[in-house]
Amino acid sequence: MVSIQNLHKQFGALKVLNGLELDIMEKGIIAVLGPNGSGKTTLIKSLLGMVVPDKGEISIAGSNIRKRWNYRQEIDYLPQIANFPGNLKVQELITMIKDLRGKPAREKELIEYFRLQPFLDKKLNKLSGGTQQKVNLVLCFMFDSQLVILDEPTSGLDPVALLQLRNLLQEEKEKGKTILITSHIMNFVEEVADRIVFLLEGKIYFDGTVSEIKSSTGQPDFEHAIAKLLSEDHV
Ligand SMILES: Nc1ncnc2c1ncn2[C@@H]1O[C@H](COP(=O)(O)OP(=O)(O)OP(=O)(O)O)[C@@H](O)[C@H]1O
Repeated sequence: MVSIQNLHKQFGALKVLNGLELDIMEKGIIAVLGPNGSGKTTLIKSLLGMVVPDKGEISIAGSNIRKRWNYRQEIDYLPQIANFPGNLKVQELITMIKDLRGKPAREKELIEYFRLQPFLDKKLNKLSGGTQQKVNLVLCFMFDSQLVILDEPTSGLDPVALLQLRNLLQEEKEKGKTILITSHIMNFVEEVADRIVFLLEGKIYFDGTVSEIKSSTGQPDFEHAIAKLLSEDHV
């Protein structure tokens, strides 16, 4: 599904991605983790063609993405910060995104799932952060693509909404999708992720399951295992 070879990206003097290699051939949920500033969003944006790498190759669904933009029609994406005009109403935004994408959408089902009916006539700038994030999740999932990329989907969600998101991810995974997520909420990652890809110093520093991370660090608790990966004797 996704194949990345020798990816490099530098912003000024700052080397963010430094020869990163990653293959994602399986269905399921893959969590891209790493400390703040480790390049998770840069990696995701490179996959989406929103950041142009200095060097390296990216293939999605078997084809190189270089100078080929229509592949993005087949990816559902939730950005870390979605900046839509605040005076748009929720329904107007959904209709606008549907018109832009020009594909069949299943927004009704998702509006119901996140109980967003009472907010459809409200302007975005009148919504709470969590409700805005639920709207963003509807926008992301409504096109039902096989590859889904979620940059911090947990942001702003209360415990009930987190549970809804977890169950939605499970359902989407069972449909056979490949779902890439980033999150700083470790117990959420531990519950949903089939595979952890840990970024450090511009490369994949660890690639394996939650239980492999725990056993390789000798930590029974996932959060501590991640902290151990970052500790001096491991870096
Ligand atoms: N367009 C840009 N211009 C200059 N620097 C950038 C740009 N985009 C990202 N960076 C820098 O690259 C580094 C990696 O940023 P990135 O957003 O990819 O990290 P991240 O792992 O997603 O971080 P976080 O966990 O905080 O979201 C940061 O130091 C950031 O300031």
